[in-house]
Amino acid sequence: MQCHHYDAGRCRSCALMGVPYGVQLTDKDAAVRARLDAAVPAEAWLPPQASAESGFRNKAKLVATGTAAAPRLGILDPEQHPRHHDGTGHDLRDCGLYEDGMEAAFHAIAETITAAGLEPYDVAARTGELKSVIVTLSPDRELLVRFVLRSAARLDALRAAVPGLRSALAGLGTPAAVVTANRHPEHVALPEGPDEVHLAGDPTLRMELNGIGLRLRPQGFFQTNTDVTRRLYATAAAWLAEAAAADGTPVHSAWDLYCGVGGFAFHLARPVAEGGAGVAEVWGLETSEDAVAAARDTAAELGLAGAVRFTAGDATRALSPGRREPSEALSSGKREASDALSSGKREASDAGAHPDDDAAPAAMPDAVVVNPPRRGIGPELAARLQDSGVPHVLYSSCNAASLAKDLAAMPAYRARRAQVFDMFPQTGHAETLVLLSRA
Ligand SMILES: C[S@@+](CC[C@H](N)C(=O)[O-])C[C@H]1O[C@@H](n2cnc3c(N)ncnc32)[C@H](O)[C@@H]1O
Repeated sequence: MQCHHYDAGRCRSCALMGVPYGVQLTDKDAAVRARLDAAVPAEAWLPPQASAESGFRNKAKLVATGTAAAPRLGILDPEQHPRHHDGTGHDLRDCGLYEDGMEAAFHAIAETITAAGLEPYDVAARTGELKSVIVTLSPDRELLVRFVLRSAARLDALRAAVPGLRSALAGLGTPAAVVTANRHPEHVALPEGPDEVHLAGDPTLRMELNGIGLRLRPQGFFQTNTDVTRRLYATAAAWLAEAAAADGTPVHSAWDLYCGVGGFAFHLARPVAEGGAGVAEVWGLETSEDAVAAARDTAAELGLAGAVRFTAGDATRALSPGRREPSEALSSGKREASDALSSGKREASDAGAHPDDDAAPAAMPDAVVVNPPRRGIGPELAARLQDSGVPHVLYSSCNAASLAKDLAAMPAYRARRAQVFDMFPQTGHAETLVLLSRA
């Protein structure tokens, strides 16, 4: 892939731009294997899962610069520290990483910015209203469009411009399923603020993967490479089923820690939902209440509320030490609160909430999925898994360095399968999935 922004030095986000994709993939795979050399035997590795090298990103975070009349949507000038920023930035609407159709949508959004008189925020002067726009395209080609605003000053003007935006986007074949404004009054480097104002459409964007309609709320996390994510979730479910069959010990219950909107959880539970053999009881734990609420919506929609439950809380505190009860305890309805829930409780009042959603399972599960942020699961959760007696762990990691550290802290497990999923072409980053079973 070639990029004129990269060649001109305007954007350096893609460190591997210009390196042939086959070489990128081979190098990345070798680098991850080398990093995990001590924990993953050579025979456990499968060949890496490739991505399209361009047009793979479903999500754009575009910083607004310029003026309301002529907005630029892209990045701040990389030469300038944001605190000394003079309002200049580069327009990256034509970035080749975005999925087909997103660029046309960005142009329609720019016209809405002009129509609503949204002056881009100037970091140095602390003037202006629009900080960025965040756009996600679903596999059904519907959009979630978020305007990140400094204050509510231009909210009514934006609201008035939204019907025009929606009809323009519908005309382009990428209708806006959800339009919101995020209020971000703080002068800090975080990309968005805590308050989301719904402007039009549904509360969630439907992200259908492998026939499962996951629901994404504006502040929930979703993997940025839809096609590779589809394969990641399907592979995780397949490996666990294969391990259960090979060992002759069915996996009845699983926990999905750092579950987001429940991608792994629903893929594990789906065979049972379809009347086959599989994981009958799944519990997801996640700090984002938006993500948990969206996951509950999906569970209700799939008729799985009760069998697939979600709780808002801190995954590093899941797994009380030293307890291993039979998984039948889950299906017999025996549950008790554990310290997994000591933070981030939410009212079970959402449409999709099940009465037991806030209760942690009493029994240890037969398998745990962990998919943490770059920092990894850390020593506390690694130690708890090490001592837990849980037969299988599926670890999906976007950082081989923290993965290596975490695996070193869990010597009770041996890696049976491992594979690199290239979620992030043109960069040195990769997702790695490892299936671990008790040695
Ligand atoms: C890499 S994402 C994975 C999400 C999900 N598994 C998926 O496939 O989309 C990591 C998730 O962990 C959540 N998270 C971060 N720290 C957490 C913690 N201490 N406990 C629970 N969830 C956490 C984030 O909100 C985010 O949704």
